[in-house]
Amino acid sequence: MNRINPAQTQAWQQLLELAAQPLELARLFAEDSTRSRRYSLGLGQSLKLDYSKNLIDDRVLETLLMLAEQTGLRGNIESLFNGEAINSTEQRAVFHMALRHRGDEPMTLADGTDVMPQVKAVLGQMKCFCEAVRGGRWTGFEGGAITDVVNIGIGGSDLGSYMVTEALKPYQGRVRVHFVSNVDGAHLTQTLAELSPATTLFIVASKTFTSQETMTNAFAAREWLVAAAGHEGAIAKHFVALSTNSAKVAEFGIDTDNMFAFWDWVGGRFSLWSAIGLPIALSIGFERFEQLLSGAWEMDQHFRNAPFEANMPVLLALIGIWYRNFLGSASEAVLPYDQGLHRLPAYLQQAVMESNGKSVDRNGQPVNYDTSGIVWGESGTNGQHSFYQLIHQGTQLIPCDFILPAQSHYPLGDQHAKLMANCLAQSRALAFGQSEQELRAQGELEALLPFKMHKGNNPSNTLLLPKVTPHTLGALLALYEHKVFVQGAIWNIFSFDQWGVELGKKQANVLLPCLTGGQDAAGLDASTRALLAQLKDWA
Ligand SMILES: O=P(O)(O)OC[C@H]1O[C@](O)(CO)[C@@H](O)[C@@H]1O
Repeated sequence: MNRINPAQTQAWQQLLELAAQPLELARLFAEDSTRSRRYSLGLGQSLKLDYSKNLIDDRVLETLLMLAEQTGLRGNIESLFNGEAINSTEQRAVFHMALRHRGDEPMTLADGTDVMPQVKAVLGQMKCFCEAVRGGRWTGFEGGAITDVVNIGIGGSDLGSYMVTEALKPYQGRVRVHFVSNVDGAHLTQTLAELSPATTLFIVASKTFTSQETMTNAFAAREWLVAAAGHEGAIAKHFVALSTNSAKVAEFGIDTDNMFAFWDWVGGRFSLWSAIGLPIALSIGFERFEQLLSGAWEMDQHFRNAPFEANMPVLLALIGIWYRNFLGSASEAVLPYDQGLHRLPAYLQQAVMESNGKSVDRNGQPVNYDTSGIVWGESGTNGQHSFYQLIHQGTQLIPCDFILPAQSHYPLGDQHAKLMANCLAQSRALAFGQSEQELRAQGELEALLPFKMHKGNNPSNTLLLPKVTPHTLGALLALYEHKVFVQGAIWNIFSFDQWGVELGKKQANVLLPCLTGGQDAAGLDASTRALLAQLKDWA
């Protein structure tokens, strides 16, 4: 990987100069009738990106593309696809593209290992398992078919498969899939309250098989099952594991024949394409799971081969960098106009912020520029009636990604037309606003003009999909994954570790005995001691 400080490139300096010359969307559109055509891009019949409503012109775009070249992005993409150990602090490759590789060619790590035989073997295992469970041949301790699957996992072992299962609910088969992640007992208790132990299958999804939340919930689920079955022999029929850690899986009591493996070159937040995607396959069927992989693969090909000026992940990443590092935006909103995608913002929060929320560069030096901003969002028109006011007329620059399918899975009257009209209206209003003259022409009261005036010039991307299908969703998710990669590469940070979250995990283990046992809190800070005392008092 190149280790170039982006702020020391010539392009960076030029972008700083360009940022001092504000651009106005209304003028840019008025002056260039070809803008919408030139600033849009398609990925076959899967996706269309319109990036014309961004505060960019050809000079900005060219300079951003120069930044990509001058920071060595080309070489970094090759290192990624060549299976080099670009997750340097953990000495691991970042090779989740192999999981969705649909061609016959090998996918080789830098040490020469072709990972495809093992990838295909696990896919084969997942296929057989899905067919057995979905076909009713995998039975519970009373001999009945499985009706419900509970995925117990957290972070990357939950967010992706939960989000996709929700998005693809229209394809759901006979088996219902539930997700339990939080260590808050409410999550497991409320989920199990609806279920019958004899027909419930648990998936314990954990790359490390050590996450406190997952293991705590898994042990509680095991107790619930064994109490109902009356014997531990039932575990084999009701628990499977998705993990890289077979020793820990066996220690828990799950037969390793019922373990679906993945590998250390699959990062947690990029793992839905691996065995971690088993709940997705159980919900929608293995064939459709493969279609999800194909969609992501289509995006992988595009990312690796398209020139930067026509490369969707590269363009989205560069435009994001423009706002973050040069126009001062602190956050970006993801706004899917599709109810099924309601967990997409939460999923992207991990993908983006756990990856690029870093302040030390790849040389171990503090960065002297901003890295990831905050990602947030909400689906459909719900956000409009909540936080959009701030995007429209607040004091911050908040670039938005609107995501809109042309067809709905639920053709109810004119509801989808209304949803689409709202989406397009928002990006239009944000971009072009409403001037005082327009308001006056509408007969608005003079006194209200300052409040109703909408300056516009709020940027957005619009991503259209024909429909949210396994294939188009796969392409969309891979688009964001590669955007994250490009931004991390240009910011010269390691995007594939997450050391910051480790400290909190350690501290939780220190504090637990202060709450559950007689552990003395004397060595802790005064605030934590006082909070502990109050909690104990109220317990
Ligand atoms: O799959 P595991 O090992 O339980 O880890 C869960 C999550 O915990 C993290 O390590 C940190 O929160 C994530 O990166 C990961 O997705």
